Amino acid sequence: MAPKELNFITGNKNKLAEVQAILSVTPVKLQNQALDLPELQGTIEEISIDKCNRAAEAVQGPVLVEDTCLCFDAFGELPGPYVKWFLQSLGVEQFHKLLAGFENKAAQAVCTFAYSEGPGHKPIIFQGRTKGTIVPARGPTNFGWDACFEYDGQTYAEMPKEEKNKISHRGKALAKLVEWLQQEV
Ligand SMILES: O=c1nc[nH]c2c1ncn2[C@H]1C[C@H](O)[C@@H](COP(=O)(O)OP(=O)(O)OP(=O)(O)O)O1
Ligand SMILES: [Mg+2]
Repeated sequence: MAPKELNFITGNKNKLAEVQAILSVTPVKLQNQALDLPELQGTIEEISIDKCNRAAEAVQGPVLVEDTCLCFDAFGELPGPYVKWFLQSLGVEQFHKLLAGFENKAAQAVCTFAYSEGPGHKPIIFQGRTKGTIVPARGPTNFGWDACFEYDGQTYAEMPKEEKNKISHRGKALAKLVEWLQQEV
């Protein structure tokens, strides 16, 4: 059964702001709890499902979680779910140097939402992907690797938020989530 309210478990304020903006034009009610959940190592789907199960256990109720990956074509999908730690160690200004030895700078931003009705229920997955290129940082550096991910001549960081949300990995994943919520009503 599709819910009328979603409890989005994330400690990332920028993610939350985008999700709130994208869902503001829908009837979906959004709540948030910031929990720092341990994240498994594995495939993108395994990580999201495990994160969702842990969140449902932690709050003992229905939850929505999201995991964002950045996959370099030249790296065979890595750093993928581990991008957070690469970004944290290198900083956004140095981030593009990861691909210095490669001609192929193509990357995919992958957003995976997982929804669970509660502990013991199987999570449902909604995924969105956007193809781009890794470039030296341009634009504000306040959200993750936004300044290094170029789409159609602009980095995510250079785009107005509405524009990013229309074409982003997160926007596409939320479109699938919203479609599911509407089908179930
Ligand atoms: O649209 C985005 N544009 C640029 N950077 C982004 C985006 N979305 C996530 N990010 C960054 C945050 C973190 O460095 C990594 C994902 O890690 P991820 O575990 O999904 O996020 P998190 O730990 O910050 O929040 P959460 O509490 O939901 O797990 O990529
Ligand atoms: Mg995380």
